[in-house]
Amino acid sequence: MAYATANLLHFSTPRIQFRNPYSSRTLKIVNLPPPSSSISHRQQLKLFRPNFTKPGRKRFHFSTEAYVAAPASDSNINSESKLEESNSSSSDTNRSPNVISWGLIWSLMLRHKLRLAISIATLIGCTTCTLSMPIFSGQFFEVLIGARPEPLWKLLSRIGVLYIMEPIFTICFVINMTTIWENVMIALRGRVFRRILIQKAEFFDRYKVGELTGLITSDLGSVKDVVSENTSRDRGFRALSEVGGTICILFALSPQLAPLLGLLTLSVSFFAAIYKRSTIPVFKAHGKAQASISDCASETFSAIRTVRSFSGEKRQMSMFGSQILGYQASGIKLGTFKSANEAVTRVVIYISLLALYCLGGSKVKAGELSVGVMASFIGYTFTLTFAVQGLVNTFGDLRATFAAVERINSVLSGTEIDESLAYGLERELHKKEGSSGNLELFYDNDFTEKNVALNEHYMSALKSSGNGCGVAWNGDISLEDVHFSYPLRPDVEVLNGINLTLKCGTITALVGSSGAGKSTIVQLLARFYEPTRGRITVAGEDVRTFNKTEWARAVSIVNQEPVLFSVSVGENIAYGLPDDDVSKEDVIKAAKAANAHDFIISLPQGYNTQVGERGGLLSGGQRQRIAIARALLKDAPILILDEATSALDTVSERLVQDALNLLMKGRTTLVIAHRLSTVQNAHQIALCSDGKIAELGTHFQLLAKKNGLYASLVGTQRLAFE
Ligand SMILES: Nc1ncnc2c1ncn2[C@@H]1O[C@H](COP(=O)(O)OP(=O)(O)OP(=O)(O)O)[C@@H](O)[C@H]1O
Repeated sequence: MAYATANLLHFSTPRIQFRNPYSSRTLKIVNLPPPSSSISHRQQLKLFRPNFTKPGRKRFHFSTEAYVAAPASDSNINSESKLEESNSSSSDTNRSPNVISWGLIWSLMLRHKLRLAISIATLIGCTTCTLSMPIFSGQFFEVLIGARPEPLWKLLSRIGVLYIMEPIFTICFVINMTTIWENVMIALRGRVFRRILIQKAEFFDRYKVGELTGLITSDLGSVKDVVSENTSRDRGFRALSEVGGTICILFALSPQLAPLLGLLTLSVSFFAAIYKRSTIPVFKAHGKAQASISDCASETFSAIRTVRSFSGEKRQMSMFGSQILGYQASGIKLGTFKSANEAVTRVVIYISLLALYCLGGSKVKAGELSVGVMASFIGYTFTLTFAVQGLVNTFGDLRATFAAVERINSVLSGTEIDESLAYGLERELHKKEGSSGNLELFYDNDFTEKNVALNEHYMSALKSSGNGCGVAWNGDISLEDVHFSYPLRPDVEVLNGINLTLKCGTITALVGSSGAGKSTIVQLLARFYEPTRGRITVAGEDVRTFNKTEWARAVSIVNQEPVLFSVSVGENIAYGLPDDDVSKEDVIKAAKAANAHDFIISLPQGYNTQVGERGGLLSGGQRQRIAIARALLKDAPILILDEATSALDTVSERLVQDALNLLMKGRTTLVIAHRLSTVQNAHQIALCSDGKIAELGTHFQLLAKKNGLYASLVGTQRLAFE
């Protein structure tokens, strides 16, 4: 683990302004003072921590990078704060730009100029072959009736060449278009995933997991389909070029008959346009109904034990039933619209064909038109018929794609990006440049190319305030007059003026009744949210001067329900350092320190045993110890234990408590516990009530307070125990 020591930090303190390329908001960083330069305390503390080396061996390395989502908020920061946010713009201008735009898609396509050129050339080639066929059909009839003095074999050999060239051009066109589009899609998927990752925490409060995964799977899926389903004959660009080419040829062959077919095309387009307008809401409703099905299913399966324990299967079935009925209804509505359009298109085309037979036939009879041209006309009518129908289908696909892009943009542009996380991540990605091909998919080229100067400006401002981890090893953490309301409930002030100092290397316990705001304080310390007023400092530095990826390294959280990934035990422990190649020895060392090694080696595949979804194949105590091993490996200076042992039985609790005692050594620790017996030995106990720290002191100091809240809580718990 690399640490930047505080005395190596360089501090430039001018007032700096920068613009966030994702929003029009202007941010200012002002007067950044230097943090403490001492490193001696941290060096002492290192003696108590397991020494995890960082060898190059690649044992438990995640191929996909994952990041702690630690979003910021649009906080109003008090006048003493070093970081000011000047948000002069209206709320509308704070919206982040569309994640997918047609300009972006075009620029992504332009990265494949050669393939594009080949696609255009082969499209012209296959369209020319297709459009030449009716002319040759006409000539064929003229040769047969002797109206054309040309040997039949010569004509047939030219037709043969057309028949060979057309599939060759088609193959080249389809292969190149598919390759280009797959490349565009991978870039879009990377951008959408990245944009979701860097949203603020309230975004994840607002949207359900199913809705977000739906953006990446079904919505981006229909963007993909618009090309992959439209490269065949009579669809997409081929249909478009055939319609255009056919109309030109018809006018060249017979200016009298051509307007009839023009009318036909116009009629079809008119009906297609009406169809397009009327079905946009139907498409949207269908997409929404699909998302709620997957939402309902994933919620049911992820809470299967709760469902079972309440015999909730019938209720879940009824909920799922109503979702699929809704989906079925919208699907039928959609199908009705589609079929009505098909029928209308066909009727319009048949009427036009009939008119052509009558008019063209009479002209041939009157000697104004040759049989060959009439035969060609009939051929072109069919070409046009299929091409126009194909175009209508393509319009349908395009409409679904527009709806999908609109849905993606409306979800991802309506909210604000967590700037601090976004910049930190950008920096990390570029540090990792070259080390992993996968990460290149997530580079934001707009960001790096157009905004590189501003971006660097911002980053240098952040860098000047130092390394969050290094500073946190040496300094106290202070919450100074912290006020906070959750963004989704701005009217309810959960914290109103919290003042609390967590002394470096000591244990602070946070107790209080349910709903008092304890977990909210944890969320602020982890910077999942930022205070709406007041500030949190480390060694006197406002934590907002560290980018969030940096800050995430400084804080470890072990809570009651640790989340494990559905990979092996070893990989879960190695996730403590997700960006590093962690050796198996280090993983084992961490597991031993967390009292987890013995149970891990008794598992069927030891460290390679899969833990199941969210660690469901392990017991609560085992999951807890793996989480502790992961935190030990992370080796962060700030440790938060949020009811870490409350769900365990006595034996597990002892094992976990021993591991926690080791983990807490030398770290600035905040322990939240309802069972007051577990926090008696803390260096200080803070009692949180109504969003404030009502009492602060050691266990005995607080007990000694007459009519004290802590003393009465202890009394109540003792009574409950007796
Ligand atoms: N994401 C959220 N959005 C809106 N309100 C929230 C959110 N999370 C918590 N709250 C509200 O904030 C208040 C404080 O909650 P918090 O979880 O901090 O309490 P707590 O002291 O940790 O309670 P407990 O001991 O029961 O865990 C509660 O009224 C809760 O309803």
